[in-house]
Amino acid sequence: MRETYLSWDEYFMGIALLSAMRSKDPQTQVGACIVNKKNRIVGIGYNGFPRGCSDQEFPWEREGDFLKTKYPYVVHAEQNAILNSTGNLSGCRLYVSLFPCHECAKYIIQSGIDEIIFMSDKYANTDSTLASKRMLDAAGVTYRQMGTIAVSIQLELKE
Ligand SMILES: Nc1nc(=O)n([C@H]2C[C@H](O)[C@@H](COP(=O)(O)O)O2)cc1CO
Ligand SMILES: [Zn+2]
Repeated sequence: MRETYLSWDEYFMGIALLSAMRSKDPQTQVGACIVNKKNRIVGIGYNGFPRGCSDQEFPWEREGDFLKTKYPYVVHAEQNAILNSTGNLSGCRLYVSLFPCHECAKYIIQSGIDEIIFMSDKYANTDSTLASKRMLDAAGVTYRQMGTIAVSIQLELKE
């Protein structure tokens, strides 16, 4: 038996990271993957503008006049994964490359997802993350950080 196969955690985080690569955000690319108790993927997403809101016409700026930044327009990876999901998310877990913000935390809790596996926590000191953790703790949604994973997507195709 091969010893170097991926664990479930590495597999689903790998898929979240691959999804993040679809994001057009020049600053922060985020990917999310929702998995049910049978280890089946039931939702996937990355951060981007809503359907019909063109990447050419909407701004990716971070600073300046609020309406000229990305913040009022962008759909977060977790929101897209929930909205794209196929059914009841009760008891599911969420793999996400960046810790969820306070808005996403509300949707995660209300959808029934009960575990979050995240990679980066680069905004840990912001009010958004503090509010997020406060709600997740109160709601009993657990979260744990995964260290870096070395997933090589190069496959050796043997005859
Ligand atoms: N968990 C998250 N999921 C996300 O999809 N995002 C998105 C929103 C923005 O497009 C980008 C953050 O931009 P910036 O403030 O690092 O330039 O990542 C942000 C967070 C952070 O809480
Ligand atoms: Zn969010």
